[in-house]
Amino acid sequence: MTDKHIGDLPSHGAPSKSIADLLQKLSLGEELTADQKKEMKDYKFWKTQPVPKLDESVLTEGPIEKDKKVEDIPSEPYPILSQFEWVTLDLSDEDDMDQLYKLLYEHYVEDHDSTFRFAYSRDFFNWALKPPGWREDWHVGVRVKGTKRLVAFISGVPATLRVRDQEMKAVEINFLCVHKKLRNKRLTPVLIKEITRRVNRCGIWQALYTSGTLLPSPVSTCRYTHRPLNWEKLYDVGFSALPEGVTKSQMLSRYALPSSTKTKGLRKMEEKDVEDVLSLYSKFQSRFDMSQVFSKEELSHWLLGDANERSHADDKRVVLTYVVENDEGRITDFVSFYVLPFTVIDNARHDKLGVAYLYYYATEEGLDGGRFDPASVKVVTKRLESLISDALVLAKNIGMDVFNALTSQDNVLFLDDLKFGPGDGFLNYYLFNYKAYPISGGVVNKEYDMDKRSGVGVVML
Ligand SMILES: CCCCCCCCCCCCCC(=O)SCCNC(=O)CCNC(=O)[C@H](O)C(C)(C)COP(=O)(O)OP(=O)(O)OC[C@H]1O[C@@H](n2cnc3c(N)ncnc32)[C@H](O)[C@@H]1OP(=O)(O)O
Repeated sequence: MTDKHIGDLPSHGAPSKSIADLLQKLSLGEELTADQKKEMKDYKFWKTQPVPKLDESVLTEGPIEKDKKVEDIPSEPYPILSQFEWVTLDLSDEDDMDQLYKLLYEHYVEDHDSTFRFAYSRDFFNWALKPPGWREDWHVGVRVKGTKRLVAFISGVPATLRVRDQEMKAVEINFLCVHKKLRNKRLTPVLIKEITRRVNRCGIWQALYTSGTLLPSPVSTCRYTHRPLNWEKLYDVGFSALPEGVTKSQMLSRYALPSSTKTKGLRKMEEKDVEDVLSLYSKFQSRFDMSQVFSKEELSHWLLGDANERSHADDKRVVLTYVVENDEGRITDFVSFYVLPFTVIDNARHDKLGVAYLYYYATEEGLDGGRFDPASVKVVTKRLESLISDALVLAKNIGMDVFNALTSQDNVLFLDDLKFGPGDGFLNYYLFNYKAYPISGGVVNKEYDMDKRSGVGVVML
């Protein structure tokens, strides 16, 4: 790694190398060294796909393959080696759900020393994989024929994307995973071709996906940042070290948070708020180059979850959303985060670590002056600082130990002030079968890009 200690901020006493490492793994972020960088010709699979070449300068935006027709897409699954078979997972079936859980639990994160694992839950999968319009045949698995054991998975969910002024029906691809024993056997291209076929059969030709791995060719790259909420616990489990010359109590006071929120009128979002939140969301997101266009049903799903999710106590939820209602009863702001804890293995004191991820937010304050008007920037910054610091308090109060955010949306406006430390991990955003001019990821030369900020509005799980 070129900049191995980028996650250390000894001068601030911010996250140590080990927590940066941990969180990088959690986010699947990856930093490439020069000798890891492949050339386009070496991407044996990706060079055959409708994606921009590495370093290609995009001259016009739009689809790469334009004239594809559903009737030309094979109706039969893509051929697979004879010892394997395709399976469509039925997530309402306990067995299928357990197999997916097990595959991702054991194989999704590269964890060489087995100290932690994603603690995925049924609720998380139901939220992430069953938004309005979801299709079972986009939950694609590969099984060993003989044993019926699930050894690979890829999923897609429907989404309407906007890239600058173009809206498109698309899918978001996620949870690609191949069993560790079957790595480097070219199963990934087969999974991607099969899900492409299944999506194309529905007349959808574009996709959005993210990865820490460098592939041809990112439309944007954001950086991960991490805000310790419970520094002592992170320290206890060995993920956070004490920077030289700093005492434990200095670290504790650095990351101390008030016990209650301070924004007047802040409350949990309810179904009755959906319309107001949608209009605020849409207005706020229109400022970004790439965002997801939500219907009311989609917004309700992504911010409130399904009926089962809504019945849970706060500390059992996978997504939490809060609104600010002013004295006239108008919704002026909202903020949300989702929760994906992980299991700590072989630690005497703790077996779970709570990890929250900043999700969508918006404020109506400072929106009218334009995104880069200095006076408006000041107003938005101030408002977001108090909104997001309330989110930190809320997350801490339901047992979260660390709060992650990317440099996307308007996050760089508040990251430093709210004591998020930059991590080692970077996340690349990719569009399939669509060329777009580069979109700012909120970082230049690894530093926060305070001038351009990020054009990425969409948040991928
Ligand atoms: C219109 C509809 C379109 C729908 C499809 C849109 C595209 C969706 C694309 C998928 C979006 C997924 C979004 C997420 O979920 S990103 C999360 C990915 N998952 C993990 O990191 C979990 C742990 N890792 C694994 O399970 C395996 O290492 C994976 C499965 C990642 C690779 O397994 P393995 O190491 O055994 O490799 P192989 O021998 O089978 O195959 C080698 C080929 O695969 C290319 N490769 C490696 N990693 C990735 C990657 N993350 N995205 C795309 N391609 C990747 C690689 O460059 C090479 O191609 P080429 O270099 O020769 O060209």
